[in-house]
Amino acid sequence: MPKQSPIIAPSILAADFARLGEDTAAALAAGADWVHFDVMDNHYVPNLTIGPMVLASLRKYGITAPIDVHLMVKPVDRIVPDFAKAGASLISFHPEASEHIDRTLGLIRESGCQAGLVFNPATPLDHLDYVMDKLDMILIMSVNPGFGGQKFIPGTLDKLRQARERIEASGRAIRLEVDGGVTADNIGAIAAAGADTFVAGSAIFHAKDYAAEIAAMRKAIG
Ligand SMILES: O=C(CO)[C@@H](O)[C@H](O)COP(=O)(O)O
Repeated sequence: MPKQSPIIAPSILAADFARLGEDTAAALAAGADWVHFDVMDNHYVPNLTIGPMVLASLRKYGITAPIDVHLMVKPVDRIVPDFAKAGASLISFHPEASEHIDRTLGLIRESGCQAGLVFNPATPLDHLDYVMDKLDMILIMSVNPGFGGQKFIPGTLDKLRQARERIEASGRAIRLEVDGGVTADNIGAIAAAGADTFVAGSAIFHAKDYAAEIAAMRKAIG
């Protein structure tokens, strides 16, 4: 299965929440492909962010690009239908946060969304063993979840290679996403390790020129 075309997904955690619609639209106009939507519950992770109502507002504002929802919440299942109704395209969750991983993946797909499983830096990939056929994306965290603006953990590169091998062996078109500390300086090495979907918050939203930053990332991906 050849690697899929690169996707750049700005994490709106680093956007200006007072003008979220405008800032999200600006990142897309600057060349981003998806919107990465970080949901934190002050329980599974020690931070509190945004939920389905904010996602619905982005859709109402006119954001039509795929919205990639990263759930850092526990429990997972009861919030899935609300995100699907609000307009999520893809919903990912952490195996530690779900009592029944297979059931949660089924619930996401039945709700009409694509499904992803997220791996923290110290979470082994073994959770993939019996669910590859139900996955549209694997998300490898390159920082511990909860906050933007952290430094990329270098050991992630090895984990990306291992995840890429599993995807190749499955023969399925599963995206391999990376999230945390991604910049134009390290994105080349991250792509070489096997990622095809790149989340970047601070690097894009804290840049003076979003388009220049995204272009630099695409150039480094090659
Ligand atoms: O999910 C998370 C953090 O938990 C990420 O999406 C970060 O928000 C990425 O931000 P940067 O490291 O790119 O600033």
